[in-house]
Amino acid sequence: MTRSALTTPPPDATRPRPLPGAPAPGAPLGPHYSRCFGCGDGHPNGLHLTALTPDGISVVAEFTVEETHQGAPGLAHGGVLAAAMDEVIGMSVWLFQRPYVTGRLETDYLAPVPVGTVLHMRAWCNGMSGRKAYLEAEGRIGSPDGPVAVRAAALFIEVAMEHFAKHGDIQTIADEHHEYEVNP
Ligand SMILES: CCCCCCCCCCCCCCCC(=O)SCCNC(=O)CCNC(=O)[C@H](O)C(C)(C)COP(=O)(O)OP(=O)(O)OC[C@H]1O[C@@H](n2cnc3c(N)ncnc32)[C@H](O)[C@@H]1OP(=O)(O)O
Repeated sequence: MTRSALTTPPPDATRPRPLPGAPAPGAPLGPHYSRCFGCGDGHPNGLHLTALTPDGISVVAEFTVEETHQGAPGLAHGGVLAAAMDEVIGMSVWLFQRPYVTGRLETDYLAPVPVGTVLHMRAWCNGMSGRKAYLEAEGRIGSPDGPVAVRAAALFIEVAMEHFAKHGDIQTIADEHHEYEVNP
């Protein structure tokens, strides 16, 4: 992965460990919000990522590239692939039971991704320091050990829950609050 200093953990960063109450290995991770573009099962034309955690500290997910995700004819749009990487990384940092938002996302595109591909994605945390989490993800074509098409490195910043109430839709947060308690 080609990454900048901003997404490289500092020497004093700590490695995350699974938290008590983390989803059981292999258990599916439900959407954190039903209308989320990345994972929401109620989004009419979102990415509909399906995910699980193998170990409580990383996430594997599948993204089926549909016609609505095209850039060039028959090929996934790079921005859509970046959104998928952002989402799977967001799912992985949510395992640490604190709210984070994307501060910076760097993406390498290594191979075109045709419509109809199932992109097998994996995201993990390379270190945490203060409010900052340093994360990485990859997307492989066709199978978990298929060729790597996309890699990403990210800096996520921890925020207070008030971030979502202040800048977002507080009524919807209240309506879906149970989701945040039981799902990553
Ligand atoms: C009840 C409701 C629940 C809802 C449940 C949600 C569940 C969780 C969703 C999971 C999956 C979502 C899907 C994927 C995740 C998204 O897509 S999140 C949406 C996209 N991201 C955003 O909207 C973030 C917009 N940016 C911001 O709000 C603010 O800039 C931030 C990131 C909160 C930082 O602002 P701040 O809190 O004022 O902090 P600030 O002092 O500026 O920065 C803190 C540190 O981070 C560094 N930093 C900040 N930004 C950057 C940057 N871009 N580059 C490098 N360094 C940076 C600063 O330099 C500073 O470093 P130090 O000086 O401490 O060394």
